[in-house]
Amino acid sequence: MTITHTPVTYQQLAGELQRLRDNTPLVHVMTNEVVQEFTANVLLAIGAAPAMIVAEEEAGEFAAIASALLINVGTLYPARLAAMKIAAAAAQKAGTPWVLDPVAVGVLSYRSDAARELLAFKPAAIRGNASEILALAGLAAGGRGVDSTASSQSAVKAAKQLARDTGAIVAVTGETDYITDGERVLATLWGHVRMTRVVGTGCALSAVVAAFLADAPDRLLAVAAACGILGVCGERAFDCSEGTGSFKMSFLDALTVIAPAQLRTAEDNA
Ligand SMILES: Nc1ncnc2c1ncn2[C@@H]1O[C@H](COP(=O)(O)OP(=O)(O)OP(=O)(O)O)[C@@H](O)[C@H]1O
Ligand SMILES: Cc1ncsc1CCO
Ligand SMILES: [Mg+2]
Repeated sequence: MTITHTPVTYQQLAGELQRLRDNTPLVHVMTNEVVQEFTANVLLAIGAAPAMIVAEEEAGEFAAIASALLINVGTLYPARLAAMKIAAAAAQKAGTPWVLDPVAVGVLSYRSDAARELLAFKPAAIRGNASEILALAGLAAGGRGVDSTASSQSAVKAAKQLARDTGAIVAVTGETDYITDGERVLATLWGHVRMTRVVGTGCALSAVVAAFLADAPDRLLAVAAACGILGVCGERAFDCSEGTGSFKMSFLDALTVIAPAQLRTAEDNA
């Protein structure tokens, strides 16, 4: 099936990266135990300020004052879900944009039900791999643990439907990342398969999506820029590393040194 989509340009990445660095958004992160430190370091490297506030007693208060919120259901359990619902409700009330990362939705029913319940609090964006987006849209159950068993291209229709049903921007990631508001589809062609061999690149991307959504004048572009910039940095990190250990370090380095001025002079060949 051919998909009508618009490639994101380096100029657009540059503009969005400049906006993020000018704002240094405060990102409230409620994510899984596996990726906490990596996610915080990715946010710091790109130019945001992370805070992992997870207690039921604090999550609502912080969601209301943060610039953006990430909710990732990767290691979900009842107390964590209760805190996430409080945070999502507070974010909705305060107008804080929040992102849902539906890790392994479609594989396990507890988290699949939980993710659907969280949708009631109106996320500004949903970022997942193809299996997760297909499942959340109610079209197919798939995935192998936290990994996708489908291509991102095969989930674009589901992403558009999910965006229309929820009002969220939906990003489905993979070899190409597709970002949609239900009508328009942007695509980012950057990235490297090595990114799937280091745990948490997708989870960290969802946190970066939240960072770009803070005070964003164009939410579709903001989400696409997050995907594009991490893809560019994944390619650069691959070129500077040997295996997955040095890739992870090179990826953080690439996020630190990537600069709007240098993106502006890059050539689009899409
Ligand atoms: N085959 C591929 N080629 C290039 N880039 C890829 C490929 N697969 C994934 N990526 C990139 O890797 C990043 C993570 O996307 P992915 O779809 O693997 O998320 P995920 O499955 O949720 O990851 P995780 O749960 O491990 O955090 C994105 O930036 C995406 O563009
Ligand atoms: C490996 C893993 N298990 C639960 S969450 C997570 C991080 C990648 O999604
Ligand atoms: Mg994931």
